[in-house]
Amino acid sequence: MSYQFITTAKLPTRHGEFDIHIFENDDGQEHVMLTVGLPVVNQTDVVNQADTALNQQGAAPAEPLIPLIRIHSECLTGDAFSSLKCDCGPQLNTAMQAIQETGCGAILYLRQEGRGIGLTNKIRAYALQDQGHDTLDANLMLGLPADARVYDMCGPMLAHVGVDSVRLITNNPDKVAYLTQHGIDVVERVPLLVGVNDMNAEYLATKRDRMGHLLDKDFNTALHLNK
Ligand SMILES: Nc1nc2c(ncn2[C@@H]2O[C@H](COP(=O)(O)OP(=O)(O)OP(=O)(O)O)[C@@H](O)[C@H]2O)c(=O)[nH]1
Ligand SMILES: [Zn+2]
Repeated sequence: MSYQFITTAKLPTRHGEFDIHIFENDDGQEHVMLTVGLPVVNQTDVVNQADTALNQQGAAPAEPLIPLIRIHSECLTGDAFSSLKCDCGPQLNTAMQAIQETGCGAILYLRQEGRGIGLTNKIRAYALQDQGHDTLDANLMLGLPADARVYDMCGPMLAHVGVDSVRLITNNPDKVAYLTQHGIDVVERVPLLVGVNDMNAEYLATKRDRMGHLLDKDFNTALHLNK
């Protein structure tokens, strides 16, 4: 699959102003990247993005700033409708805020709804969860993979802004492994635990216990975003 940059514009948000970039794959599926302090470069350019961002503010960096990156898969119910069944909405908002505060980073918003099974199937899986099945078994009972996502769009999207080393906001080891195996240096994994509630604690426990997510045994401690 190849990915093509299509267009960009400014996007003011309640967290601050981002540049929004649209990419499209061969099937016309759109992916979105929000950036701060990461000017577009030619892919062959070796400009140090962090230096550029700081120099624009008139400060000389003591050492290169590694961009803070969040790879976030689409969750219509959580991101747009404030669903309490997952942690997606709070994770997205916290990551946007943290990236604004560092002044150098990006959200890669991947259109892989429902861990890649699509919205309709995710809602079918929710119906099975209403009957007591967990998030992993519900996918399997539908004859679908537990996680059908791919991350091959991340390399071209990051290359568009000259990023080849990152501080990655995630609890999901698959994301770290994919980037590392594809030439992106994950210098730090930044854990993110926000938005835990009575309705999603079991979902998070399933991700921790059955899907390898790096969540502390006791959700209440330790793994909050360390900016
Ligand atoms: N199939 C299915 N998908 C879900 C369910 N709950 C949330 N999702 C999807 O799970 C995905 C979560 O994406 P992310 O937050 O980027 O990734 P993650 O694997 O949780 O890893 P983190 O980086 O630690 O947040 C989104 O695509 C959601 O739509 C569920 O019960 N079933
Ligand atoms: Zn969600």
